[in-house]
Amino acid sequence: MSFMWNVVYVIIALVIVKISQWLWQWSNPNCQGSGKLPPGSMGFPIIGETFEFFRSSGLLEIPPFFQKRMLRYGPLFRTNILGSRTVISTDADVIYEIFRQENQSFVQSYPDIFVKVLGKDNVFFKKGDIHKHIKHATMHLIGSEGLKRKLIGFMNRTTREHFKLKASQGAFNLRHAASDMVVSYITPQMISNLEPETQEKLIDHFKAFNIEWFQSPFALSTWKTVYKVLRARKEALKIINEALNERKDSIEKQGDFLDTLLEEMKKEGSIFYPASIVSLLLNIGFVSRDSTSHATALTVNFISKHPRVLTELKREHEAIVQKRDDKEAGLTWEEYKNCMPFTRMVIYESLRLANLGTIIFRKAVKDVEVKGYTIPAGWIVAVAPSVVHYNSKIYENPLEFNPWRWEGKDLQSAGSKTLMVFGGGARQCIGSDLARLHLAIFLHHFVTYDFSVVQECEIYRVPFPFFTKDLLIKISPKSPS
Ligand code: HEM
Repeated sequence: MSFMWNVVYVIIALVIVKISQWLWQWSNPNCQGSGKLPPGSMGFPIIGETFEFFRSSGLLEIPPFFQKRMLRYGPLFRTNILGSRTVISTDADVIYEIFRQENQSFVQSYPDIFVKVLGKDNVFFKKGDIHKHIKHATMHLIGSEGLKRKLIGFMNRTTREHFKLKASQGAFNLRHAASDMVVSYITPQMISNLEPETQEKLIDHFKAFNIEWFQSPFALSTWKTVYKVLRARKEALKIINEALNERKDSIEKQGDFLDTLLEEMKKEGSIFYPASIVSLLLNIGFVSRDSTSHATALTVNFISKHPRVLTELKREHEAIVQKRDDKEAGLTWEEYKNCMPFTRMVIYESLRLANLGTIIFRKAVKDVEVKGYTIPAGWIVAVAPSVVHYNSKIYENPLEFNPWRWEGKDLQSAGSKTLMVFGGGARQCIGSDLARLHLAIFLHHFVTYDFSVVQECEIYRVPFPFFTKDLLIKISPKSPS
């Protein structure tokens, strides 16, 4: 009997040793070779520090998850989030270098939930030449040439009509209004010959997509949102697939983006195939609406609290209209490029403070030396340009909305080492031109109205911005001054 007990004790002791060993290895992952890992903590076994990563914070603050660790470990630290060993960087130079080394030392690598929601055929998840090619083709539609040649007139008319309608309707949700505008001009540009009811349905599915699914995996509400988004995705895929199948063998040309992509697909050695075309159209619809409507609501939110900014915007846009021979004509590309320096400053400042691309994920494909530390191959690298945008060493009074800080700076590009709202390097946002033009056209029409805020918005970060109360406003034709 005592022998049996001895065996049991030995087994228990072995299990305890094994678990302790595993726990020790969890907390102290080793860095193969002679390298040194960045400082940090790996958190609890299995869940790591995921809980804390998703803890909510105010819109205009560096999330405490980052703040606490930056204080303790500096701008480069290790952690474990979403089941992955991760190094986080909040340092502008390091982030910029990581973007620059796309496809060399780092490749894009988002948590599984992104792949599930966006689909594996998404341009987001393609690499190397295929990625380059898809990006190039997309520029036909939303690169500056496509915008100038085709989209600007349509965007302008759609925005003007939406505003006219809103002026007769009382209070409205600004984010939803901006979202309606975006889907109304982008959807027919992608597929122009849908039956009106089918187009309405597709637009509704695009509208159901929302980055709010990227929240704590431990909350039931996250999974409810994921389910809603996946259902919308499935329905939207069905509609786009049907449109593609109808169009594939047709000789009639519609001149839309679907035509452009089908022509690309027919070229010898093309990297396009039906599923990748459908996925691209779906994702342009999904992503353009969500990101741009958030940016618009936040921009108006900032402006509504800064009357001096509003006055200056009004002055700039009135001057543009005054100079036109035809006062009813829409905004031209030349006006957009040359006549709205202040609007551009407002857009840059709003994007900086809105900080929509809170965190961006990559994976090290080999051991990489960074500032005296080693990021081991296979580890996730999460960069937080959002922290750079609120850095007081780079921006004086960083939490203040001050468009004048951009005076005299080059504001034509999509970013720089200190402003990475659209990411950077080979994976810089495909829609940055579209998003900025959208904001400019929106403001051009918006400031021709008087407006009042009916409900201020309430937003927090988890870590992406999340609206708990939407901005409700009322607009009316401007009273004569
Ligand atoms: C204010 C609005 C927007 C913001 C702040 C924004 C932000 C970003 C950021 C930070 C990235 C880089 C992600 C990474 O490096 O992993 C990105 C990539 C991307 N964005 Fe945007 N975006 C906006 C608007 C748009 C629009 C209008 C579209 C329309 C199609 C779009 C489509 C994409 C796509 C497809 C990528 C992936 C590019 C690639 O992997 O090469 N975005 N965006």
